[in-house]
Amino acid sequence: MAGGERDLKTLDRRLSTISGHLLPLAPISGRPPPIHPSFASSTSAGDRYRRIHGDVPTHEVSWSPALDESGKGFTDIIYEKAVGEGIAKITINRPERRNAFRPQTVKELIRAFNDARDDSYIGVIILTGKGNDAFCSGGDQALRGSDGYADYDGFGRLNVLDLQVQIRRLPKPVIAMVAGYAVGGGHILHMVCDLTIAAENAIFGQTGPKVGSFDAGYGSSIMSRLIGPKKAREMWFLCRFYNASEAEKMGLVNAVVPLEKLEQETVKWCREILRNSPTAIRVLKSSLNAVDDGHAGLQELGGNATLMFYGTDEAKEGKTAYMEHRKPDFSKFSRKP
Ligand SMILES: CC(C)(COP(=O)(O)OP(=O)(O)OC[C@H]1O[C@@H](n2cnc3c(N)ncnc32)[C@H](O)[C@@H]1OP(=O)(O)O)[C@@H](O)C(=O)NCCC(=O)NCCSC(=O)CCC(=O)c1ccccc1C(=O)O
Repeated sequence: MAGGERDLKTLDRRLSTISGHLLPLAPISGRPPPIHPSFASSTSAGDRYRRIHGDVPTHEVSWSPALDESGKGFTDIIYEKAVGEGIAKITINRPERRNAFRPQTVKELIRAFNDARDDSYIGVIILTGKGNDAFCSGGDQALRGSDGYADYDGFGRLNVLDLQVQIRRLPKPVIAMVAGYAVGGGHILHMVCDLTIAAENAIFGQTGPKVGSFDAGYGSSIMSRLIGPKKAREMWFLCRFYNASEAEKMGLVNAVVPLEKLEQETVKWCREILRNSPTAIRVLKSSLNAVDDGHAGLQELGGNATLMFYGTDEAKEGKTAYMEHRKPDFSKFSRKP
């Protein structure tokens, strides 16, 4: 091949690679038509990844009821796993209270998240609310006492804070799938999730100062990181509600889709994540949190380093030598630059 021809082919290949990362301006024959940004696929146009992997499947998901190791059922949530796919779905099931949570709800959420974490087949977890009216309206105000929220045992609790920490540290992506209201403590739950897909009817806001409450923890710090300190002050001080498109502009949500497409689109995002390296996703979640999470963030990231190190011959040599009562021979392992 002549030098000029080779150069032209190289240029053509590079241009098509670059164009694969851009939304096309107009339909190009033989290529997919432009896609609305909310539905944009990461594998746009005809790049190599798309040629090899094809489109992200959009077939209907089939959910099967799930239990945790206790075998006990759930009253306040619905816990399901997708048949044949690594997706778990946890649904707050108190639609008559706009999916407000009580201590029992939170206990069940914690059990389900623990199970999804421990199930090595599960790679992504969806958190949502039953029905189209609300994702979650926060703590159940009818059960609020002077020491937190109390239900069956009469003890006041703020156990939703444990749930927030659990979601933050869970080494798998958690996606909030929001239809209707995500307000008060419900708004904080969606912010703690790694991604949020919102239906067009979604409404976001804090109500704490209206009802004599506030979240001075993640509910303030994560919000400030997400939307910036001024907007976070606005959201907390004024307690206004924001619609889905305002929330998208503020950086509170990743995508807004028609209500009837909410689950289909959320599952598509899950499937797209599930195509990727689970270890890369795991380490990225902890590294994206690490700088904000101080010692806890470093511990999570450091735990991932140890986890990966245990799989190496170098680490195995140390353990084997100990078990065989001999000196380890680390001389064969290079000290990399
Ligand atoms: C969500 C609304 C805006 C929906 O309005 P609308 O569609 O008109 O429905 P309603 O008729 O108002 O509601 C239907 C029905 O549901 C009941 N309900 C709704 N939300 C709650 C709730 N949070 N608690 C109890 N009950 C609720 C409502 O009373 C109706 O029932 P009826 O029998 O017909 O009366 C609107 O409902 C609304 O504004 N809801 C209240 C939102 C709110 O203020 N939430 C509490 C915020 S405070 C909080 O969540 C703290 C939580 C917490 O535990 C915490 C504590 C400390 C630190 C951190 C946290 C944390 O992060 O969570």
